Amino acid sequence: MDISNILSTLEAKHPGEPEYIQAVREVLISIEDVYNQHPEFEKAKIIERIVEPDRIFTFKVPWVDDRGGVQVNLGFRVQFNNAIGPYKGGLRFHPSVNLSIMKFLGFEQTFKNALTTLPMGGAKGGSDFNCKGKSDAEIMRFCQAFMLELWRNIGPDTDVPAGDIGVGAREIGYLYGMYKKLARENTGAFTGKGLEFGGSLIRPEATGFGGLYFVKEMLAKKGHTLEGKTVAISGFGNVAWGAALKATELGAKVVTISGPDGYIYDPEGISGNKIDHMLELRYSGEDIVAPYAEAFPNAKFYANKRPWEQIVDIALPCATQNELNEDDAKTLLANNVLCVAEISNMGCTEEAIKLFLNNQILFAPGKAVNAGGVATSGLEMTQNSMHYQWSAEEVDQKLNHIMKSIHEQCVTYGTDASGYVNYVKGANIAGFMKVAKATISQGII
Ligand SMILES: NC(=O)c1ccc[n+]([C@@H]2O[C@H](COP(=O)([O-])OP(=O)(O)OC[C@H]3O[C@@H](n4cnc5c(N)ncnc54)[C@H](O)[C@@H]3O)[C@@H](O)[C@H]2O)c1
Repeated sequence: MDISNILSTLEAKHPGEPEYIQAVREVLISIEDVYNQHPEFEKAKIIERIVEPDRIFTFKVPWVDDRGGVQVNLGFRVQFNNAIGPYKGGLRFHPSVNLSIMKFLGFEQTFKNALTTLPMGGAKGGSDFNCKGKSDAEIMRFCQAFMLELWRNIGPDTDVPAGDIGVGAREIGYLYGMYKKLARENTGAFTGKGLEFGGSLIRPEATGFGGLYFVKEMLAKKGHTLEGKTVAISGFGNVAWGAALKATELGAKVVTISGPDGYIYDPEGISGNKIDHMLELRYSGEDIVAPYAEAFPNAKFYANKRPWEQIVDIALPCATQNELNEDDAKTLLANNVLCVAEISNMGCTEEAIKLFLNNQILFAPGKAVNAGGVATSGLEMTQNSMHYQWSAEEVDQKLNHIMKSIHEQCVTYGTDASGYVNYVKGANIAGFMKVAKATISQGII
């Protein structure tokens, strides 16, 4: 495999898509050795077929704001790969959303979903809609306008969207409500639904919970536990919330959360009613974390800074892509960080990851660590098709089992001769092998 040739061809075909190219490069570097041992992959042009999405929908979303003004946003759905199951992946509403970000997320989702052991293909979608400062009525009108266009292209056995940044339980409710009205069916065409209408218990917490189950496995392999460890979390959204809850439950102390305005350091630990306060901040729609320090005066707010400058045992990016860079990695390493696990997608830059791997610390990528979210979405799909609901304990147990299995796959494919587990390589190879084999079995389509 000639990686630089593949990447330069891709860059020429898709100029101005750096996140997508970054995601493809990372996977190709990891799988190169394994790929070269399988001439049948090259013969079937597996790489060329896997790096391009199956299809992309882009559409305009016109809607009316509370003042009667007409607004126009862009909508996307990238159906990346359905070799192993229906397209599956979240919707992101954020001003930074563009085609490159949608494609990088859809590409990553394909391998992540393969790792979950469940039959799900990869997709991603969203809009450059800015939720910040919007009224509830505006959010509803936007979601309805978005779905008016998207509904024809999704369905319980074709493509099943879910939430992501800016799309939580409220937005899923509005999106699914409109879908149901237009499609005249009440099927599990969305996951992350409310508990009253087909949602799965534990789904809201699943990404953060699963992330911590994975971290627990990583630590156990080195003879550590979460008990008494200090944890830096970024973000204060859905994922950060679930991660903070489970980290605290497993005996660790979460000392930071963050937002686009800066970060909070709370030496007493962010637990109990403080975690509830995070939720309130998120639902305020203001997207700032500073008010936490007013509510809890022992905490300190650091404006325009990132939490990675604090001395902690474990760092968990939970906000957005490339939120931990090379300088942050150097600081964490200088402070003897034990484990860094991305719960956000592409939380660390390529340079930061290189540093973590070269220093052989425990580091794991988002596609393995945060796969518990989509895995539980898969469990929601199963419950919907059975017209049944499992108890929270049943779902949590299945989630824990899936995270252990993902960890085992990473160890199997990522352990080098010295015994160091390169989780990036392990996750990429395990996900790739499954998608590649399924693609070959189904012929040239
Ligand atoms: N929700 C899920 O089930 C799920 C599953 C897998 C992966 N993820 C990933 O986890 C991450 C967080 O998702 P979420 O569902 O918690 O979203 P969310 O909207 O609930 O929270 C996002 C958080 O990130 C912060 N943030 C966003 N952009 C930022 C920026 N530029 N600088 C600083 N902070 C910023 C926001 O303030 C917010 O606290 C994303 O990378 C998402 O793709 C989410």
